[in-house]
Amino acid sequence: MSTLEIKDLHVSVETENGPKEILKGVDLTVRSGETHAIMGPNGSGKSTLAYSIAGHPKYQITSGTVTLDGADVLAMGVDERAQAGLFLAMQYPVEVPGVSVSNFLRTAKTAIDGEAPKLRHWVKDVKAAMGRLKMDSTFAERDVNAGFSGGEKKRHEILQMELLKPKVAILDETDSGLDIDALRVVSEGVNRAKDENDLGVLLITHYTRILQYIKPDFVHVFVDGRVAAQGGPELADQLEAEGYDKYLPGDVSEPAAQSEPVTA
Ligand SMILES: Nc1ncnc2c1ncn2[C@@H]1O[C@H](COP(=O)(O)OP(=O)(O)OP(=O)(O)O)[C@@H](O)[C@H]1O
Repeated sequence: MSTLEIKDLHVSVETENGPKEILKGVDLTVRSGETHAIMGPNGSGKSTLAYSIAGHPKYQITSGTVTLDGADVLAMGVDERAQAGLFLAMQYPVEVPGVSVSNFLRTAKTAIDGEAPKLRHWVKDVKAAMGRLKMDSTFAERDVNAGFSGGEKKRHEILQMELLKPKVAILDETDSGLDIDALRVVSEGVNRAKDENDLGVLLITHYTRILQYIKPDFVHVFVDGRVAAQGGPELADQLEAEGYDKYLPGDVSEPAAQSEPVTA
């Protein structure tokens, strides 16, 4: 049983005019087996939260804490965060020309486990995972993300997640750019990791469609660097129908709902 706990997290970025606060006090707890969907308007800070947890140097943590099973995540390097069991599926996966997918995956697995996987088992595991994600085996010899389509890049993120077996995965708009079939296979990959490894999931999305495949236990509405409201899956449907207007700052006519989250 693992717990990722974010408490009163404040994060700034450096701009031409000095530091700008993006996250303004985020509280969120993700436990093994739970799926938390984060929805919110463009620019509200969802990716900032994802990158801050993963350790991107652009984001300065000005106060607050992030712990994984009690260990101080913010004191860890990026590689140590991955070794501790955190995984980020990026919104815009980067291309790494000159490094093949198979090399990348094996190097990452070795770094995370502290020892190289046995070659015969590893090759079998990679093949099986690629098959489940409907990725042609020729991808293994291609350079990481180089020339991949948007959807192929997202499948490659989930392939990493399946093989590296994290405790908590942050999926930053993994559904964006996926066709209908890809959305299904990617969602199946996430659900498999939940079933087999008791994965905790922080799922950042703009669309309710993926939530039909990956059922959220909690939905959080993210506005202006904070969780403005939280609830169960019904909150996603409400957002789809009504939009974010009532949660936006400046609208005092209807305060943000603060319904209790459903239990997992
Ligand atoms: N260097 C910077 N200078 C000024 N503002 C910045 C800088 N870097 C990030 N921001 C701002 O931080 C805010 C949060 O961005 P972030 O990408 O976290 O939002 P998001 O909720 O993930 O948006 P989207 O849904 O569009 O992906 C945005 O308004 C963005 O413009």
